[in-house]
Amino acid sequence: MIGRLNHVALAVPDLAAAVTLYRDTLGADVSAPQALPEHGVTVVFIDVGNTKIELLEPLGEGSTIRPFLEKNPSGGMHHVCYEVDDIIAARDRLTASGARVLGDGQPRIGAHGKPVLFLHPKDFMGALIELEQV
Ligand SMILES: CC[C@@H](C(=O)O)C(=O)SCCNC(=O)CCNC(=O)[C@H](O)C(C)(C)COP(=O)(O)OP(=O)(O)OC[C@H]1O[C@@H](n2cnc3c(N)ncnc32)[C@H](O)[C@@H]1OP(=O)(O)O
Ligand SMILES: [Co+2]
Repeated sequence: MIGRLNHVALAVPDLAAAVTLYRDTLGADVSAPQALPEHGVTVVFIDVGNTKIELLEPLGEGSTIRPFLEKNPSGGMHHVCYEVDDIIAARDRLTASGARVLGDGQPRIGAHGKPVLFLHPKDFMGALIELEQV
């Protein structure tokens, strides 16, 4: 059911500092920041050839990544995103197998303009999973 690794997301406390580190120290090509208030984050993407790195900074008081950064103040690996062909079929299959789909279970439009869903980290060995329909 899952396909390619679309991105690995890192939550960071200071996006500008993270961009400087990736661009100037690691020599990466970093996209312009994109504010996504409906997801409570500001993001940049870094194309590393075989996948992308997503850097996430909290946006707004209710941002879902604030509790993560409280537990990991210097930042850390937040989620992995796998591509799926049919996100509704994937959701229904996962729900039937007992996995918890986060939120109201309805896909939302993610940073790439495509539908995304999240799966509870406790159901996947401690790793938060995002699914993106491609
Ligand atoms: C930009 C759009 C999009 C894209 O297109 O790429 C994005 O990537 S948006 C990214 C941000 N959005 C989300 O993460 C949405 C889904 N996330 C959530 O709903 C919540 O973050 C969460 C996963 C339910 C966690 O919320 P929290 O308030 O921290 O809940 P709990 O305190 O109940 O945590 C339960 C348990 O899970 C541990 N945890 C939390 N986050 C992670 C994580 N990222 N990876 C692994 N584990 C995580 C948390 O520590 C708790 O564990 P215990 O302490 O052992 O109880
Ligand atoms: Co993501």
